[in-house]
Amino acid sequence: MEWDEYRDLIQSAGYRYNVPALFADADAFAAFCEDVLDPYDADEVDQVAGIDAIGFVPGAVLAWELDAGFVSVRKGGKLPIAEEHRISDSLVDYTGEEKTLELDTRMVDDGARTLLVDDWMETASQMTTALDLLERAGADVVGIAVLDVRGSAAPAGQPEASASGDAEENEVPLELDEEYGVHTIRPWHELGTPEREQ
Ligand SMILES: O=P(O)(O)OC[C@H]1O[C@H](OP(=O)(O)OP(=O)(O)O)[C@H](O)[C@@H]1O
Repeated sequence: MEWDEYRDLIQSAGYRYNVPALFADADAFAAFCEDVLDPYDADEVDQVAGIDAIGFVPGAVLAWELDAGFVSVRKGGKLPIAEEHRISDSLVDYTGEEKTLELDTRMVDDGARTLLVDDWMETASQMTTALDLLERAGADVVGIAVLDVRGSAAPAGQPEASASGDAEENEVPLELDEEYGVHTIRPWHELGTPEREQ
């Protein structure tokens, strides 16, 4: 499906994109899953990780399709587990507000080839924080799957520059693209096993 079609489906009257509207459309949801899965084979991914909350929707589907386990990266305060098993980090995302992401380290198999999934990213703050938590827990992140709205026109009603800063500050750190196979191809970056220095 073309980016324009995705963009029309996720437009909103608010301050953020409305990706769940895309998921409600059966054809668009199927196209979305096919687009993002296309570069990957089940034998390349051990686990799929999704970011709370809407990232759980595509994350669960991709995990099923790849015959992989699903790892949930939770918003702060949601993990009812002992402190010793929990790692967390704070971030400031497109809203300009501080949030926390948490991970149960027992969910990540050491060295598990992990595909990190979310519904959309604008500043990539949540993505980079989830990525760091997964790596701290021992994951080998082999790709990032996300609807990439960096540099897009803002949703209706949203200023062009997000609450978190101006357009320049919203550029996703280049190392994320280079190391984890994120490309600015819309609607979905292509996934790929990153080339790592040995
Ligand atoms: O690129 P960023 O600036 O990090 O913003 C993108 C993130 O923000 C949204 O999540 P949010 O926490 O708003 O809510 P939801 O998933 O619970 O809807 C979205 O799902 C991404 O996780």
